[in-house]
Amino acid sequence: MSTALLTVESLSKRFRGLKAVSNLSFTVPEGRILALIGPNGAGKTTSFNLIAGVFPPDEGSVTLKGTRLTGLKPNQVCAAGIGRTFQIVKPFGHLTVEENVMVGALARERSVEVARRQARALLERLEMADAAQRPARSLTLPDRKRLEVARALATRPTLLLLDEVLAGLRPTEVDRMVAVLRDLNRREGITILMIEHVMRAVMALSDHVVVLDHGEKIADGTPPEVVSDPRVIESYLGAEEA
Ligand SMILES: Nc1ncnc2c1ncn2[C@@H]1O[C@H](COP(=O)(O)OP(=O)(O)OP(=O)(O)O)[C@@H](O)[C@H]1O
Repeated sequence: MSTALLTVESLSKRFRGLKAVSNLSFTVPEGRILALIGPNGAGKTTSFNLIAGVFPPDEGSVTLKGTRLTGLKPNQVCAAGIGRTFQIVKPFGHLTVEENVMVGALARERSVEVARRQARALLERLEMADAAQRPARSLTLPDRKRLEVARALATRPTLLLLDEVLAGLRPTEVDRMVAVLRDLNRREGITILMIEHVMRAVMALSDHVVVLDHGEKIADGTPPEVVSDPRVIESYLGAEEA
């Protein structure tokens, strides 16, 4: 049995005339991994932004463990327990890798030394300790992606939102990141909501998948259920293979 950690209810967002997200509802059970998939422009990142408080929804609500988040600012959503990564990775390039992670830790921690220790432990965890003193701008793409995850984790989230952290990685790097995410989920109980196009990883990691198309939810089920759903094949998977 699992209780809902995140509940998204009837969320809608329009940009001028365009319905980016339309009447979207789903729940993320505590301790689980849920993937949000769908073609480009389906409304996935907009959904993340609505959850993370980047902009308010036109309609609907977001609650985390029963606490209503709708209308809160991003820093307040972070304080409530949601950490996120961005699709376009944007570390503070002039700061070191360790300092970048400290920025996340200082969202909760006043002591710089404690924040530094937390950052080091996280970098160790993500197998990036060797790069700790390098400027973030010198990192390769896979390392930047891992730094994004470390920065988000440093805010000590109960729910981690991952926006395409596997995009652009080679298969071996994907496998490495999948192992890290699985470990965070299984060993530390971090609940994960991830936007992902790499279907191999979606199949390997997620307990549940929500499929969006044109802002609407078109399927919601286990990975095997959604990949055999004719609507999903037609709108997304078929197109991906083409
Ligand atoms: N700030 C904005 N202003 C106007 N239109 C926007 C804005 N953000 C997103 N849109 C539009 O809303 C729709 C949904 O975009 P969104 O980025 O949420 O899709 P997505 O599923 O994340 O796509 P991708 O897989 O390409 O990242 C698109 O048509 C997009 O052009």
